[in-house]
Amino acid sequence: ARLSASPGNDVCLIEAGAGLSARSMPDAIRSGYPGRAYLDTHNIWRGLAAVMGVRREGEVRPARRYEQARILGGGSAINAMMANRGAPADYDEWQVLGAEGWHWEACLPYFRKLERDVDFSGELHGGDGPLRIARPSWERLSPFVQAVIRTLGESGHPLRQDQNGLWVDGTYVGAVATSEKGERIPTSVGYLSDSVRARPNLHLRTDLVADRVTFDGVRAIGARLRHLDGACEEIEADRVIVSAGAIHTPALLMRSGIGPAEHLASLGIPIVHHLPGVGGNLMEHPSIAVSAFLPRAARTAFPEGHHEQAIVRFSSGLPGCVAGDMHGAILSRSAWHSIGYRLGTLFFWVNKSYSRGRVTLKSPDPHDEPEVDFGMLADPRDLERLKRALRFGADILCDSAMAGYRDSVFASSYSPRVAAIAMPGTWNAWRRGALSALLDMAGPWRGRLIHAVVTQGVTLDRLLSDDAALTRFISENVGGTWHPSGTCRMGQVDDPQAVTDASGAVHGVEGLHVCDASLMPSIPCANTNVPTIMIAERIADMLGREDGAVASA
Ligand SMILES: Cc1cc2nc3c(=O)[nH]c(=O)nc-3n(C[C@H](O)[C@H](O)[C@H](O)COP(=O)(O)OP(=O)(O)OC[C@H]3O[C@@H](n4cnc5c(N)ncnc54)[C@H](O)[C@@H]3O)c2cc1C
Repeated sequence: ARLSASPGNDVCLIEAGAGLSARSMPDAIRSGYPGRAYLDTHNIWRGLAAVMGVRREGEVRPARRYEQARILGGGSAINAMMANRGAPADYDEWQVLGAEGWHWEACLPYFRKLERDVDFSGELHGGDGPLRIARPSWERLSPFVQAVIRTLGESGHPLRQDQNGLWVDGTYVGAVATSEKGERIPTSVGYLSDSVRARPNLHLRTDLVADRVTFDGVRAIGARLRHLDGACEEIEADRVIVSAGAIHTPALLMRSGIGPAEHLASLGIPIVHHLPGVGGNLMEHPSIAVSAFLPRAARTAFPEGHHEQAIVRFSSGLPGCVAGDMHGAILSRSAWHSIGYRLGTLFFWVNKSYSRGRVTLKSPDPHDEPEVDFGMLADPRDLERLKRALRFGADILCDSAMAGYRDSVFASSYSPRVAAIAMPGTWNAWRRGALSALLDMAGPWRGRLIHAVVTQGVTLDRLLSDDAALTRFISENVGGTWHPSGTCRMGQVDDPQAVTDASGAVHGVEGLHVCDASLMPSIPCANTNVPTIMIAERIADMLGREDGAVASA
């Protein structure tokens, strides 16, 4: 949208997934409740899997399904719509890590440019960007969420106003990107409006997989594309911009001959330029949760409304960790189905994580998903902080102030089992319905039922009283937050792990840019959609000063 605003550019956008527009948006994507869109396998890369926890010596930890969008608009079309920026210090850190000119003062104008915040104005906020940002009113919050907010307030985490205001710890009603009607606004709608789509110099091409970037020597000259029926097509361009996300961008670069030479050679890929950092520095926010069965009176009155209604930002105080390094999302419901409706959750993640993983190729075939190993918890600070978060969550939900708003409390995570139960289907629907009815009726037996069926023998008491059991539980159940980032990070040309310069131009070649979450040198203390859009706004601005044809995957 931004690049085609300049008539001198001719922009071709290539997307592997289906097209999406305001008119064609299916209900599951449009809905203000976002918990269905990412389960629909039409919207995601079906074969993608990732290893979450650390592989200890000799241990084979299986990869599990990892949802990444495959649809026009990418993650913004399936994500949870939380809209926050992170700490100013996150962006100052990027400059320290070698991304020259990236610091908070330089990023703020682009955070303002992308948003239309309807609740707050002033020097921190924008009023006319494509992304409408709002917070639910107190009345829309579920009784459970309201009770958690009050309990947090009494425990030293006061309710504050603006999650995207001054960076301070506290509890916030969540900032969410939705339309006036409370519906999703993917970037393919907010940015690619009807008038933008009508531009003669913008060509949207969907259901086309970018196989590799083509080169003349070290100059990118276009891309080889694969149609769904396997047919190949080559397009030419003066400039190629890869925006395939932090998993698929490094994979595409490696297939194109840009990456660690030894790895590419082992797969028989001709090397265009040796860049050892491609696929490295893989970051995520490791997560764990504490859930509670909700008495009827604590359940949301707006089951089709947004569920991630509030957040708590807090500081672990662990040596070597920054302020506001922890995040807890306060969920009015925990999944789209009847069991999820009966569960409230505190979903914690390490907002400033220090573990790093890697993306590598399994083969040069674009239909083979890359190998993704997050190496989560490899840094002991990440494990320790998740342990503390689980204890904190248990304290809050078990607090006497929560009486009447929660029944049995238990540790939880988005495990492969939980994901499997959430899949649509008749057998699953029957099982979920039967269990929900049982849970409602179980009365004094509910705790035992949850213990037997939901947590499969893990009790909260055991985790809280036995540190080894807690460590094991978190190591085995740590999940992600769908915030992969950092795998083509910006940095100085003499930094062997840097992949691009500060404008996203790939080191060592010409005419090739990256523009997505891969560029982040370190992970911000925020969900990553708004920070990624900020990056895109800024890089579009940098590129907009140059003329020429542009191809963008
Ligand atoms: C389930 C889920 C929930 C999330 N919740 C939130 C949230 O609440 N708030 C938030 O801020 N962030 C959230 N995120 C994260 C956020 O959506 C991402 O940080 C953001 O979308 C990253 O943007 P990106 O451009 O880097 O990559 P993506 O959004 O992944 O876009 C990459 C696009 O490139 C396409 N592509 C990939 N490979 C190829 C290829 N070879 N050829 C052609 N096209 C290709 C993909 O199909 C995709 O459309 C969530 C993400 C997910 C998946």
